[in-house]
Amino acid sequence: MNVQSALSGLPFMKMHGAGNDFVVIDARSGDDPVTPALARAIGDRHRGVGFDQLAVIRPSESADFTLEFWNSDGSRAGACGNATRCVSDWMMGQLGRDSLSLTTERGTLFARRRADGLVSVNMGAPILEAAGIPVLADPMALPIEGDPVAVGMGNPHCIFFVPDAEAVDLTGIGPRIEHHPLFPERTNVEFASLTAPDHLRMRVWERGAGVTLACGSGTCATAVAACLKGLTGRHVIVDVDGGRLEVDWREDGVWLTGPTAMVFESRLPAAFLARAAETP
Ligand SMILES: N[C@@H](CCC[C@H](N)C(=O)O)C(=O)O
Repeated sequence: MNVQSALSGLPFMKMHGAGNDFVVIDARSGDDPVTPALARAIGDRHRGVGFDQLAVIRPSESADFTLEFWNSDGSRAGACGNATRCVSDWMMGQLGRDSLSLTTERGTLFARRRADGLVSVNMGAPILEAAGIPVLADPMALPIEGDPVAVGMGNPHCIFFVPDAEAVDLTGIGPRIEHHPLFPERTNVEFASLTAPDHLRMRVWERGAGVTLACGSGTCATAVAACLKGLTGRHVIVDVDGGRLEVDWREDGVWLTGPTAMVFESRLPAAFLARAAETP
């Protein structure tokens, strides 16, 4: 923590995209306070602010900014579609533009605001090879009960197609699949049902965060899996617990579109940061 943070606290923003909620720290000034312990402390819904993911904005030499993601258990994530949309929306407002580029662990991504106000991001091409996901079996024929499919979007996803996603015991099955030995880096877990042509209902157990109301990369992975299984075309509407998202799997990548919201801006006081620094 630098002197300014110690004196005045650490500024942050709270945002959400279809109920997937984020704390966002703008670290472009060079301040770099985030550690696994601080991420866990801020993510604590009782003693902290609470979030599904923490997104840290950093400077970029090749794009408008760089984003780094942390889960509420203090682990890092390579992709977060909804936080990318939320931060891009805010950044487009700051820059007075309707499109921008950013870099993440995946490389350069592009975001734009549509005429209807929804925000889209190109999440890049899906990763369909076992080593890239990573998963230790054929991604389209996993030896797991329920015949799930694995797809990577810069982070791993294991997708089950079920008759009724509403009826799935997310907290019972989710953690078992998250920690399944076939996924060496753990996995996000999605359950989806086809509710109409090119229309899915999806619920999610996120790696490092548990049940969330939406997951952008998971929505993209689910739409790609549905298309590969011949259940849908390449443009799919996905209803998640927190709202509606749209996926368009194009030649240039998988576009994710949906709502974004700024909730509030505040500061973490120095005493909170000091307590977090003392916590292992
Ligand atoms: N909510 C996110 C996904 C966040 C990362 C995930 N939990 C992981 O560990 O890979 C999204 O909108 O994509």
